Amino acid sequence: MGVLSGVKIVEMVGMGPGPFCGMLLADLGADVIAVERPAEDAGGPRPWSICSRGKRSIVLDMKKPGAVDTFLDLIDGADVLIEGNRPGVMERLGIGPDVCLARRPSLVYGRMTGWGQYGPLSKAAAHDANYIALSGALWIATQPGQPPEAPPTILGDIAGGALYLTVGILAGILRARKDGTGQVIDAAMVDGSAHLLNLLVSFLPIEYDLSIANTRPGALGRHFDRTYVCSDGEWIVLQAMEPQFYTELIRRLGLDHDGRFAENQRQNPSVWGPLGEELAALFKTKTRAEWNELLEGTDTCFAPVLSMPEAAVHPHMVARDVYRTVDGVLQATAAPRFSATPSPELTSVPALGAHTTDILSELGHNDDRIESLRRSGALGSP
Ligand SMILES: CC(=O)SCCNC(=O)CCNC(=O)[C@H](O)C(C)(C)COP(=O)(O)OP(=O)(O)OC[C@H]1O[C@@H](n2cnc3c(N)ncnc32)[C@H](O)[C@@H]1OP(=O)(O)O
Repeated sequence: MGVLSGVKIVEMVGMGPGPFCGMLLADLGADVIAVERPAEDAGGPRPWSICSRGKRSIVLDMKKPGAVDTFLDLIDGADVLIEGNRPGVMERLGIGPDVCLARRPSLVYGRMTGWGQYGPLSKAAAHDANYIALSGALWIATQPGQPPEAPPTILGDIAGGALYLTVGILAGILRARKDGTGQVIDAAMVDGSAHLLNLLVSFLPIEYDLSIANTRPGALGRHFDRTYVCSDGEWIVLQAMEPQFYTELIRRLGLDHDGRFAENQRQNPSVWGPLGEELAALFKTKTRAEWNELLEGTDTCFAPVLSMPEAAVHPHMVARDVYRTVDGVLQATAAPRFSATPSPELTSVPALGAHTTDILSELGHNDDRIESLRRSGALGSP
């Protein structure tokens, strides 16, 4: 079931974006086998992870006898490998691209890192915020007088990382199915998060000079393109950037007779600060629900700023079935939507190694071989 039904993916479970990419592909119906480290190596029992949903879990300690051979048996039947280790780790384990592609020439070998497979920083430890700082994306996410801050993981790990790896994998599968060509995909968060800036940069020459230090898009403080706090301490956001939407916003706020808010003043940076202060005072006079009542669903480019639990019960999100609670954990359902091949229903996250024996049997391992792997410790502690 699902548009990727029949696509076989082996995921060497790492941190963050790799597992997210695996989840996305499993959401779309791919058969994703998660190769996990034994619990004792991975620092104790695996935390509950939404990113494991829809996958099958096998434990393989790659440093124990027999594990590499078993891993390569998995690769023999795979369309895709996902890994997110530091560059060089897979090669040291004996399962680098040369070995895997020699074994399976059509394999799409997806490598997820922050800095990329090469470059002076490629071997250094880092996380999401470090990568987006270097790419220029964090600089963009700065409000006037505030420290640079982006929502954790969303811009680097996911948008700049996992989603670009996913696109690369899908493109790689298309190519492999055309003529059998497999290849390595080097998906780096520095590349992806820089690429994400292209839309914004294409707007910028109208209003900004990127060469000017401290000129940040967020620092513009346009009164029609920012957040405001309401009387109950909750927030709303406006982004009424086009003349017709700006005019509608000002009309609905009852300010259309005040020439200072006139549409022809919209592109005048000298009024943005003072008008923003006036709107800030205005929005503090009603609750978020009251502003919602007035503005939601109109052409004013308005939305309330919701927490995840609030978003889950918003009528629009409910109508689209965006959030579900599975095993007591609120999580977003699969995206995007397919008309002919809907994504599989969400299921419980498998226990660590829950499918180890089934997967080994599918590979043709007989009981003796499975027992020998168990004795060597390759399958983790019993
Ligand atoms: C919130 C976020 O930002 S998540 C994004 C974090 N960044 C990335 O994912 C970028 C790419 N990854 C990395 O740079 C690194 O993996 C880091 C910095 C995240 C973590 O660094 P480390 O914990 O030192 O892990 P690293 O990838 O170097 O090595 C993993 C080790 O686990 C071992 N390992 C991995 N899977 C297995 C397995 N199934 N069985 C046995 N050993 C395993 C590897 O062999 C390696 O051991 P080695 O160092 O002896 O060669």
